Amino acid sequence: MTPLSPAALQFESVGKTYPGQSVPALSDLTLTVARGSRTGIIGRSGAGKSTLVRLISGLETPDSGRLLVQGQDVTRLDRAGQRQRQARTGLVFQHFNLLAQRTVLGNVTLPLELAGQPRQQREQRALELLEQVGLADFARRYPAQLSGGQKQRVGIARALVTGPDLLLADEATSALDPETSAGILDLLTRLQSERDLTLVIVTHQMEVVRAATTHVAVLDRGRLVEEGPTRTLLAQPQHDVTRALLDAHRPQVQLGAGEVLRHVNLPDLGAPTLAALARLGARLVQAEAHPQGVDAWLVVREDAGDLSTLLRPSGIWTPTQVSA
Ligand SMILES: Nc1ncnc2c1ncn2[C@@H]1O[C@H](COP(=O)(O)OP(=O)(O)OP(=O)(O)O)[C@@H](O)[C@H]1O
Repeated sequence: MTPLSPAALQFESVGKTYPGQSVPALSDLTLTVARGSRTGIIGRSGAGKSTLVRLISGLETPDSGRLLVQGQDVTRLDRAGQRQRQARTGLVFQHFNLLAQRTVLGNVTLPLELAGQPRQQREQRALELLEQVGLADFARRYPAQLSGGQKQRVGIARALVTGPDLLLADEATSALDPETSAGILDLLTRLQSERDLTLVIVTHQMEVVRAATTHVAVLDRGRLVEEGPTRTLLAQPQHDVTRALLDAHRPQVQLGAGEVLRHVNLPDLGAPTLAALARLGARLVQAEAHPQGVDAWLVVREDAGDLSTLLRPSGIWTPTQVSA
């Protein structure tokens, strides 16, 4: 047996240009995704996210550089090795990709059917998975009889039925309303920790990164622009693209003369925090709780200065002024 590599994914100077294109979809991408992490890959449209997913899932191969998946150079795998690798990579898609003419059970058993597993075994395994995603009673329904969130739960059960060590969720919540998205992200997070999976979440939405990841990499125009622990990156974004992604949910507020809108990460909305804001004359206009704290928008006086400097001495939190 080969020793376990600490990395689930290792991109080493990976380049990819599609045939007929002059601009690379990915350029010199070097990125390590730690085994057992929940890693977000975020970027605007055209950043190269789908290309990265296609490389990991074996649908495309790099033109240059190397990609190691669980320590194996995917470009050097023979066909059997590729099939094995694909069975150990679960994929969850934005539009669920369920087969309409098959029942829920039939959709979940499909990967095992293709692998030649006997009916009784595969149905038993699929029912266990459906139970884990909260759809035990839906096995005989058809996709058209399910809500979007339920369809995605079926997609997750199908992705896990072959027992993968890597789960790749590609814009898995982009087609869902915020509440349903939150439920799906909770489910992915729970399954990741219960099954000791490496979870890679590809998204263009910072709130998805915030809600479900421990690490994040930001791509732009095929290049990695920054990466790090989610908390640090949200608190101290270094790149304009990251700031723009963070600002995507900027609330529309009327600002008075001399007022500005600030985006900060607060630890909570407890009384000491609110009191500190009141002392600064800051008005809370939008707040959303997430595992990293509270994502908050404040209206403050233009001359309030750097909130992080002002708030740090209070000892209440390590405030992080995301952007002005
Ligand atoms: N099959 C293809 N043939 C030619 N060019 C492609 C192909 N797929 C993607 N591209 C190009 O590669 C670049 C990266 O695209 P990719 O789909 O990986 O980005 P993305 O971040 O997933 O974008 P989106 O969020 O819009 O899906 C883009 O310039 C795109 O036009």
